[in-house]
Amino acid sequence: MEKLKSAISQTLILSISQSNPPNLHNTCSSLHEFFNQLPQFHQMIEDLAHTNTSLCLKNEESALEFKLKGNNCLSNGDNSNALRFYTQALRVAPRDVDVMGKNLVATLYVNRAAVLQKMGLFLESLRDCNRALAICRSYSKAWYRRGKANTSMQNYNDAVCDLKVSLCMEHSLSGKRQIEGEMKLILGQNNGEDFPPNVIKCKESDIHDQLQDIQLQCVETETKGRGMVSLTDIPQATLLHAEEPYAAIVSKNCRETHCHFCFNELPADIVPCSSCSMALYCSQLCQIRARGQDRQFHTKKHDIGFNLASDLENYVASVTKAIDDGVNIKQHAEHKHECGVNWPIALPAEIVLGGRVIVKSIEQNKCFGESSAIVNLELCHNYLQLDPEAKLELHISSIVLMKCLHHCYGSNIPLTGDTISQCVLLLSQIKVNSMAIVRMRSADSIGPPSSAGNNTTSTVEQVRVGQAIYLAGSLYNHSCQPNIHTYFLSRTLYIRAIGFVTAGHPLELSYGPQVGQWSCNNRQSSLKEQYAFVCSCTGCSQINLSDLVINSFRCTNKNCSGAVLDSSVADYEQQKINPFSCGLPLQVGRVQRDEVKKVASFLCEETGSTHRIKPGFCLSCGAFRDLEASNAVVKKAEICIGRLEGLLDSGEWHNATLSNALRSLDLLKSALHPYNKKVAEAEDYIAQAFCLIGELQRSRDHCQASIKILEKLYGDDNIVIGNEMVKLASIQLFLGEHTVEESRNRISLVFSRHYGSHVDAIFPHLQFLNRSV
Ligand SMILES: C[S@@+](CC[C@H](N)C(=O)[O-])C[C@H]1O[C@@H](n2cnc3c(N)ncnc32)[C@H](O)[C@@H]1O
Repeated sequence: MEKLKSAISQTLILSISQSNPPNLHNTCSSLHEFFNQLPQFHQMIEDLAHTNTSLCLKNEESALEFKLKGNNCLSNGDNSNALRFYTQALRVAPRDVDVMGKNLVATLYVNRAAVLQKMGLFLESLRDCNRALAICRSYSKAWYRRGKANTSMQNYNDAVCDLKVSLCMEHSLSGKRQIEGEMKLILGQNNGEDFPPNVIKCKESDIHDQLQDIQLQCVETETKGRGMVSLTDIPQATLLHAEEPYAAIVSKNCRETHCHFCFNELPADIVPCSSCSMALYCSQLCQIRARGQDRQFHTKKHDIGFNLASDLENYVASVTKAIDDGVNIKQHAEHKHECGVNWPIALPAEIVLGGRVIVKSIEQNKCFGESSAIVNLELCHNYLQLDPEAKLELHISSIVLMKCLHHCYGSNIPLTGDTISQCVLLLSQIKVNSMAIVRMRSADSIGPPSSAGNNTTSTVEQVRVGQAIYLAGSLYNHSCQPNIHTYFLSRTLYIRAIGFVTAGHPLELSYGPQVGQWSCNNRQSSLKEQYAFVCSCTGCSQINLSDLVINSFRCTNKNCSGAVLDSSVADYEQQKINPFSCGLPLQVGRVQRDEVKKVASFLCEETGSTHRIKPGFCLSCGAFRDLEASNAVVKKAEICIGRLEGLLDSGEWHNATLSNALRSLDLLKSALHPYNKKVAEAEDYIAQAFCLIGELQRSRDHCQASIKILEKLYGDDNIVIGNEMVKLASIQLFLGEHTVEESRNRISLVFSRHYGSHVDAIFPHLQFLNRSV
């Protein structure tokens, strides 16, 4: 890309930098014509779009090599590597290759089922057997392995049936003997009698949260374009929106760890794409949803060619019907066009997401018999606000993407100035409207063993697993103090009211930055950089406690709790004070007014003159603080705290580092305001360190100190406080303290406000907190 960019003339770069939506087709067409004359452009497209240069095609030879490695590991008892090699083999094995009279993929699934069985992963083993049977129903070994997995799960009836089917299909005498031996073992467990039918085998996830009948409306706002409001009052924690994505894609860093369709974590029995080696899925169902159904599945499986007794025939029919369920899914196969070419791996995820949107619209147009054109998603974009570099990047990416798609779809994707300019606008819509799909993960730091086991602090963190376009979800504006909360189960977006929202009040979620997380200037620049808009939410336009204290210094007057701001913060806070509001009370959130009075009483005075926030002077008593000297103290202390953070990451330990960090915490407290976020962070690192060395009481004290500050910054009911309380509760549990009950109640209050009855599905790993003291 860089080479292409450097070849473009300055005149063309200038006209692209001045381009706007109505004249985009001219600059797109000029750049396309220019690229068409460049041999390196054609070479690049050849590398990206032609299958003969593909790095992710199936390859029988590699599959056999991996299979051999897997077999060797299996016979040496190295199960985890055997599992890894069989999965690698499955990634590259072509679907239609037979080796020694057996389909290679089916054989690999059966081999992997054997490893999974040895690893105690019986359900996973059973699923691999089903996958082998979906390809070849008369595969005796697959029925045999299925029988073993069912035996281990105590599904004895099914196990006996599996083994009986296996016996009918087995040709070799030794094989028959092995199956009979296994059957005897099972029947011996019930004195030769049949087993009663199994009742419930698998517990389905139990989610009953209903969408409430709330009337929402899209309205035109004064400063933020369109936005969503409710026509009625909304009670706290109401679920008001659920939506499937128009298009979605897995994050690059999660390609090997998360399902490329539903974005859940990959299990041990990964299902690779049936026609390329790139995409991985958690199940056959997700694979089929993303890729479409392979015709081969329907051809081979009916020819069993064995005479089975009618009860066994019914059993085979019921098992294979269950395997087939969900196979005839009517859904656009979003990954199909990406199989076996390099561009989906090489281009950034949001460009590939753009490709998915274009292909979906082309397919839909075909269904409706319309002429092909790029869909207009009717989403907003900020093309005009983009800087020249971003406009140029969008031009180049659009031409490359359209050229790659044209390679696959021919005249359905015409390459003209018009279609390329539509692609540029689509990519700028994606930039502004796509949402990060996140999952909650628990990260545990484990300390030395105590009487109650290992000391563990459980922390909750977010992982960005995917990126998606939700058409209706895109109509919600951003606020740094949101009143609605978004989360995801599988690919579904859910939106819930955090607190009570009165009718007509805007419904706003956070695009990332929040009051309490960063100061106003940092939030503004992050939103500008990522979404190219200047935030006009209440958090950025009205005085709030958090923004006044998050980066502030303490007053030099010991009896004063006022905050001292440096110039970067003071400028932003000054902007919030409306210069025309002389004599009028400042707009301060009602709940926080008393708190603001404590740290900045001067701002709450109704003096009749414009307030001026002077950097270096206390906002309550006006005392001066030397910010240069204070900053030097803070920098020095931060180096020591940084060292402690590094040690926590590396897992190594030096007592001196913790003592230095404790001294640095005192230094920070002497210079910074008691609610400054740096103090909270230092308290948190020190709490983790004490937990690691088994000093749990001290760990608990520092954890509590950190939470107290965060409550001031975020507010008591913020989700961040819920996450921090998980840490505190895990320490209290290990200490056997009854105060854990209080923490548990707060966690449950905060989490149910944000996730309703989906809490257990979002945080399955937090069940341990319910343990009794
Ligand atoms: C996902 S869209 C939201 C819907 C959009 N307002 C519309 O008309 O389609 C994001 C865009 O809305 C506007 N927007 C959202 N939140 C805003 C805020 N807090 N301040 C200013 N503009 C905002 C910005 O133009 C931003 O690029």
